[in-house]
Amino acid sequence: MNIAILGAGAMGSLYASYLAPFHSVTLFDSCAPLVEHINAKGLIKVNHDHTEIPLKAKAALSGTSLGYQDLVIVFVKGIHTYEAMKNNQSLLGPDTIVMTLQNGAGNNRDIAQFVPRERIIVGTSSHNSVYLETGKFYHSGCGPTNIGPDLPCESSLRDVKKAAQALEESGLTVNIMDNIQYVLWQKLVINCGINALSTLMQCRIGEIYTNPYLWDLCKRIVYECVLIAEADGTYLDRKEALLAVSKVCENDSSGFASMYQDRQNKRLTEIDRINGVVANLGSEYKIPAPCNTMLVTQIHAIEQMYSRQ
Ligand SMILES: NC(=O)C1=CN([C@@H]2O[C@H](COP(=O)(O)OP(=O)(O)OC[C@H]3O[C@@H](n4cnc5c(N)ncnc54)[C@H](OP(=O)(O)O)[C@@H]3O)[C@@H](O)[C@H]2O)C=CC1
Ligand SMILES: CC(C)(CO)C(=O)C(=O)O
Repeated sequence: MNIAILGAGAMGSLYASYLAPFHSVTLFDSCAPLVEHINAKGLIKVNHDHTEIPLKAKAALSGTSLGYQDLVIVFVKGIHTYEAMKNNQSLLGPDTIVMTLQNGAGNNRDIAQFVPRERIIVGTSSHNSVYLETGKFYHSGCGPTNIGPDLPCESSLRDVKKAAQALEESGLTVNIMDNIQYVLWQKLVINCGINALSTLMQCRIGEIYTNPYLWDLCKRIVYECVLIAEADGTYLDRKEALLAVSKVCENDSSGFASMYQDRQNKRLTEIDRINGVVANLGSEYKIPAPCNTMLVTQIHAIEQMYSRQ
């Protein structure tokens, strides 16, 4: 398959490391020195046991015309989805499938401005990847990629199977989910519970669970999310939701949440698409969401301070 990955950061590089040996993969990024580095030196994947695996990879500057792709995987941060899709429209032919495994809500809507919804695959990735330096990333947590159609129909289900096969051939574990909206909510709750808190505390993912004070805060955030998810039409059992968060904390314990990596690099975060979405739905459904609302304000305050740190 011809596969384009938009965003050559932590996750784009990780998925390229699986896919590139089996498919024709190009990483598209807006950072010219990163593109040059990948083309000249490839990528380095650091495993859990600290072994370093060098990998060959191909990269292109975002906006480069490389012809229609079979599959485009979007791995930019949510705040850049619209711009990345707009700049790379030349990759989208009449049969191109676009898949988002990004966190947060709203990426499918941005993508749908450029591709019919029937050709959009939505999903979640249970991997954790930490960007260490140009072209080098730490694969701190492994897990399945869960996918489903954005708009279920005969052709979209065929596309989901095609994409799943391409990923599975490359060694990724893929689950095709009937209840993808439930899965997306479950991941949103996990991100609400972990990302902002670990960004504020500047801690590794595992500490959210092992520090009793952080775990108490995390519980309050998750319980708010569960009530709001139910009001929005998706029932999540609160004990199961919390268990899912604790499992991620254990699985990715030595890693850093993507939002904390944004703070470390003084980049704007996805807070409005994660806790912000829950806080807004809370006001819409008249369900109080003080913890999620507070996190949104705190993370924005940190973003404001980047220029003076
Ligand atoms: N890291 C993780 O463990 C996980 C992350 N996710 C999700 O995956 C998505 C990607 O995260 P992650 O890989 O960590 O993010 P990164 O910030 O590491 O990577 C994103 C890359 O996209 C680049 N970029 C920005 N704008 C554009 C554009 N218009 N065109 C092409 N490239 C662009 C960025 O460049 P620049 O830095 O110059 O802006 C950066 O190199 C997010 O939604 C995240 O929440 C999901 C599961 C786990
Ligand atoms: C679940 C978690 C925290 C693990 O990678 C994640 O999705 C992120 O870092 O954004």
